[in-house]
Amino acid sequence: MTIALRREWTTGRALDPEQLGQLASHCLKLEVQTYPKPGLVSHVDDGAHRDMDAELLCRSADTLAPFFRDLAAAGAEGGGMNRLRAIGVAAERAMLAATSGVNTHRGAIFGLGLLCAAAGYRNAIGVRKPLGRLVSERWSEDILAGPAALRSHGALAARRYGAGGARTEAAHGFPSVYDIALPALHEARGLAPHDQEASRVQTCMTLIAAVTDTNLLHRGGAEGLRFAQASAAAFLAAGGVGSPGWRRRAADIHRAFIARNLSPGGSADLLAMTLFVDWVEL
Ligand SMILES: CC(C)(COP(=O)(O)OP(=O)(O)OC[C@H]1O[C@@H](n2cnc3c(N)ncnc32)[C@H](O)[C@@H]1O)[C@@H](O)C(=O)NCCC(=O)NCCS
Ligand SMILES: Nc1ncnc2c1ncn2[C@@H]1O[C@H](COP(=O)(O)OP(=O)(O)OP(=O)(O)O)[C@@H](O)[C@H]1O
Repeated sequence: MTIALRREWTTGRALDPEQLGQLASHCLKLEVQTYPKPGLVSHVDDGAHRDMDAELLCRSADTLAPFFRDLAAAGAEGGGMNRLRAIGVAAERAMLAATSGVNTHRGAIFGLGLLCAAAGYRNAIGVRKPLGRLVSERWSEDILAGPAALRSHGALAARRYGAGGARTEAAHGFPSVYDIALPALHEARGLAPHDQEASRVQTCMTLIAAVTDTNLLHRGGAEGLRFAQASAAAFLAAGGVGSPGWRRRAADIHRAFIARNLSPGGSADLLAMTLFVDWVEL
């Protein structure tokens, strides 16, 4: 399918909550419009997923824009975690209603939602601190102390493998975005200056190689996570998107993930968050 993406974003100025909501939704669609991403849904195919496709993910992204806007507005008004959580829970409910119960963006609502709140707050108080630092300074204690689901896939992975998952990532100010993905995105733009999709593939592979993704643990256990990380690391070691034939090699890895039913949903979320942060902080 072809995904209609908005192009009118301007960088280097404070976006208002409405624009931040639209931008967050746009970044979710850009993530979908990236192929090959191992095991994940894209505009080309459904990866290792039987219950969702690009159209459903884009519908979900459209549904979420007003909730991201409300999170940005709540951040601008100095809202605490209880207020953010209420909006996040309402967003999850709207997502499930729009997708007939499919978890299209649960992790993304959480991470991008907190970054939207931080962006609203940052504009309101007029500082230029990184959004991740603001998330951790303002909300990390409440993120870690908040009510945790007993039976979610992330909670099971945390108990079985000691993985921190989405909460730990957010509480620490998104180190995977700032220390791993943003440098990879910027370097990749040098490797493939005229191919934005290639720079997103490189960023996604860099994240998969480094992140302890609870989706991979849930679907493939410790061996699945190890296989995924080693495959992505081998792609990067061979030159990533800077070497000829990279599309074929990335597509081979995509097929190997599908054969093992592996899907790195956490890395997909972090890719969308990286695109958002890159835009807002430029
Ligand atoms: C923290 C959340 C994600 C629930 O965590 P839990 O571990 O129980 O969830 P679950 O396993 O279902 O989802 C985790 C999702 O995070 C993503 N993820 C997986 N691993 C990682 C990782 N290492 N880093 C970042 N994201 C990851 C994946 O998309 C995964 O599907 C969240 O849904 C939540 O608590 N929501 C309540 C509302 C709230 O507090 N909102 C805050 C403001 S938006
Ligand atoms: N392009 C994408 N393809 C697949 N997952 C994605 C994509 N983008 C983001 N995700 C994230 O992956 C998560 C969904 O992953 P998945 O369907 O594997 O998990 P699940 O619903 O917990 O479990 P399962 O489907 O294995 O029963 C969502 O929370 C979403 O945020």
